Amino acid sequence: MAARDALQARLEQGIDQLGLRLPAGAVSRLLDYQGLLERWNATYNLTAVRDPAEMITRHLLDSLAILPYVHGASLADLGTGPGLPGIVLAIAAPGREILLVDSNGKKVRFLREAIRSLKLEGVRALQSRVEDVEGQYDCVTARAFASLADMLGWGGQLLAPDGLWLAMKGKRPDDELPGVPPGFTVRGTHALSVPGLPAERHLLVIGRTSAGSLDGAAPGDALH
Ligand SMILES: C[S@@+](CC[C@H](N)C(=O)[O-])C[C@H]1O[C@@H](n2cnc3c(N)ncnc32)[C@H](O)[C@@H]1O
Repeated sequence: MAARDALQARLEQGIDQLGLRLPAGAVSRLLDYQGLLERWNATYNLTAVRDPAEMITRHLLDSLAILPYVHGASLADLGTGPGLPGIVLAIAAPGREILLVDSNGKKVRFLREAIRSLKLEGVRALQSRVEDVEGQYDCVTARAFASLADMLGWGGQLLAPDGLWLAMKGKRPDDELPGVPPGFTVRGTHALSVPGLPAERHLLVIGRTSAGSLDGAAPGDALH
C-alpha cells in the first residue's frame, strides 16, 4: 500500500504540474491500470518500462500531457500497444467512443482485460493492422507508432473531415514534415513538458487540408 501511496503522490503531483483536473476517481483508476500493466508485463513483455515510478512518468504523465488537445466525441488510438495513450485518455476524459487498434494479439488480449476490469465504457480494442480499419474519428492519436508519412498513409482515412490527428513524438520531427501526404496539413507543433521526463517531447496536431486552401503546400509554415 505504501508503494501505491508513493506512486499516487507522484502521479498527483505530475497532474498538478500539467495543470490538469481529472474526474473523480481517475487517479485511482490510472493506478489500477498501471498495476494491471505491471502484472501482465511480468509475463507478456508489453512494455520495456518496468520500474513503476518510471511508468508513472513515461506512460501515464506522458499520455496525459496531450489531454488538452483531445477533440470531439470519438477517438482512435493507432498502434496503441498496451493502451498508450488510449486507455489513459479513456480514464482521464471519459464519455467518448474510443477504438484502440494494434496488430499484436497479446497486446489486444491485455487491452480487452483492461477494458473489462477497469469497466471502461465505450472503449473497444481491435486486433488489426491500421491499414484495414474502417470508420472515421474526430481525434486520432498515435505515440511511438510510425513516421508521419507512414501513419497518415496507413490510417489517414480514419480522420473525420474536421478531425485532429495528434502525433506524439520525441524530438521535433522536422525531417518528417516533407513526408506529410497531400490532403493533410500540420496545424501546430507543441513542445510538451512532461513532469519528471528530461527527454524532449513534441505533439504535432494535424488536420485535413481544407478545400481551396494552400496550407498543405508547406506544412512547416504552420508550425509555431
Ligand atoms: C512502439 S509500440 C508503441 C505502443 C504505444 N503506442 C506506446 O506508446 O507505448 C508500436 C505498436 O504499434 C503496433 N503496430 C505496428 N504497426 C502496426 C500496424 N500497421 N497496425 C497496427 N498496429 C501496428 C505494434 O504492435 C506496437 O504495439
